[in-house]
Amino acid sequence: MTTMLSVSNLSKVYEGGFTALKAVDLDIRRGEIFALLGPNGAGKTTLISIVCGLVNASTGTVKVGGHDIVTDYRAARSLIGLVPQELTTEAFESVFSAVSFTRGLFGKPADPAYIEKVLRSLSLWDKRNHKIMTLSGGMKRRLLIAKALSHEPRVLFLDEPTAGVDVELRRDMWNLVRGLREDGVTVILTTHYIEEAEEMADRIGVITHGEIILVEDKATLMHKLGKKQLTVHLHEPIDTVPEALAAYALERTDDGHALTYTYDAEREHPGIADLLADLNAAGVGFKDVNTTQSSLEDIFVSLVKQ
Ligand SMILES: Nc1ncnc2c1ncn2[C@@H]1O[C@H](COP(=O)(O)OP(=O)(O)OP(=O)(O)O)[C@@H](O)[C@H]1O
Repeated sequence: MTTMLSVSNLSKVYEGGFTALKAVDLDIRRGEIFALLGPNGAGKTTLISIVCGLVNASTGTVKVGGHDIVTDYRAARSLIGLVPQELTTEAFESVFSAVSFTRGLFGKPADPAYIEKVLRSLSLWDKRNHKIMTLSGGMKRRLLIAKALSHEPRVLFLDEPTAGVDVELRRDMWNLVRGLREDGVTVILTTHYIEEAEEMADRIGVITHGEIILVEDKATLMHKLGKKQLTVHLHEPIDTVPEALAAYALERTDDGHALTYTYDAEREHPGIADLLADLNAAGVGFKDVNTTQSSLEDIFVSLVKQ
């Protein structure tokens, strides 16, 4: 495993004294899709902005592909593509020339065939001669990605890539990101949409109040923290859970028509057979049962609450 991005002891105190990052350590592997998940104001954009050279760190170091982002700025920056949340400039420029121009800013020679490939992959080829100001919001988002890819970066940052985009663009983005990974590009996305992390990421980092509280393989995370729930639908509603069933810590639904039993899916004997037998013994008749597994969202909410 090679490390593509190495963040060490990174802190940011904004003017005015607000601490947005607190001694963050983070290593991102080459070719992985890493989702940085956190609530509003957690410090995600600050972290990305420091790595991309838009904000100065207060302490700590960042290396991209082995290049320090301060002492070896050009080499580090040329490896990075950033898809920001909003497009700000170039209203009168055409799509094709804006993307070609961005490539030039990184000192790369013109490569119209590559720009064409990028525009086609983002369904922007038909719009290549249109002025940016005439594009729809969704197309502007596509353009932001095209610009970020213009210089063939090896690390792509997507800051809240699908906030407010339609289903089609979201699907296109996910396909594009998967394609980039196949080409060995490292992708780091920030999101507060759990669904996005669940769908896309190989690994997940959770950040809150400027601290990374967890970094884990997605599969391991869901495996380790995933709880299962068994819901027992009753023949007759009950007012209270019988004392004999106290050990199961059952929760009664508001209308008393169902009982929920939460258990660890990893335990060999979650006690379901015992529970059903004990329900029978306590005279609680049931007509159906079903199980559900906690989603990444449940896991995230419980982590951030802690
Ligand atoms: N220039 C600044 N000066 C002072 N405080 C700032 C500045 N930029 C950001 N902050 C504060 O730093 C904290 C982290 O902001 P940041 O934008 O990094 O969070 P985020 O995780 O990206 O949030 P969101 O999901 O809302 O984009 C916030 O409390 C924010 O108000």
